[in-house]
Amino acid sequence: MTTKAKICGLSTPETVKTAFDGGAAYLGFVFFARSPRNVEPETAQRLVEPVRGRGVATVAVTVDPDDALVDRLMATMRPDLIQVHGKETPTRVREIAQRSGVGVIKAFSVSTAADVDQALAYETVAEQFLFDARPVEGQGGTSSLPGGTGARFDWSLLEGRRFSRPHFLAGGLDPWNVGAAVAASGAPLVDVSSGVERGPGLKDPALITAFLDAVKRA
Ligand SMILES: O=C(O)c1ccccc1NCC(=O)[C@H](O)[C@H](O)COP(=O)(O)O
Repeated sequence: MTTKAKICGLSTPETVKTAFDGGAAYLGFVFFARSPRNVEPETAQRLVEPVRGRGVATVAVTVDPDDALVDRLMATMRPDLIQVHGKETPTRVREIAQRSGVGVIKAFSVSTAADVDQALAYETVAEQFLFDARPVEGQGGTSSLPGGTGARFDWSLLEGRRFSRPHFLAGGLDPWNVGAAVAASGAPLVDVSSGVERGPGLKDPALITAFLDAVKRA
C-alpha cells in the first residue's frame, strides 16, 4: 500500500512547488491567527492557483471555524477539503461540510486509546480523520497551539485500528522517523508541519523533499 503525505502550513510559492513536485497528495494552509503559519484566504488562493486541478488536494486548516470563515474560504481559496482542528462536534462538522460543499478532515488530539475512539462518532460526517498529538497546555511558544507543535503520541495506539474513513498520523513526524511511524501505526496517510521547517513557520524545501522521499520508501 502506498502511503500518502500532507505537507501542512505552506505559505510561499517555492514551498508549494517543492511539495507538489515531490509528490505530496495534500497541501495544507493554516488559518489561525496565533500560528506562525497563518495565511490570509486571499494569499492561499494565490498559492494554490498553480496546482489547482493537477491531482493534489488542497486543505484549509482551521480551528472551530465560524460560518463567515467557511464562506470566505469557499469564495477565495476554494479548498478541496476543510480540516477542523478544534472542539467541533459531529453536528458542527456536518454543518461545515454542508455549508462548504466539500469534505471535512476532523482532527483529534491523542494521548490515550480513548482519544482515538472519539473518531467513531464522526464516521458519518467527516470524510477523513487526522490523529495528532495532544498539545501540552500552558507552556507558551508553539506548544500553546492546537497543532503544528512537533509533539508526538504513541504511534502504536493506531496499530490495527480500522475506520470507515482514511486516517492521517500527525504529530512530530520528520524525514528520519516517518518510516518507523508508518510501520508502527499502519496509517495510510501521514502529515507533517514543523518537522520540515528550519524555524517556526519557515518551511525548508530540502526537508520537504527528504520527507516525501522517506514516505515513498515507507
Ligand atoms: O500548524 C499549525 O500552526 C496549526 C495551528 C493551529 C491548528 C492546526 C495547525 N496545524 C495542523 C496540522 O495538520 C499539523 O500539520 C499537525 O498538527 C502536525 O504538526 P507537527 O507536529 O508540527 O508536524
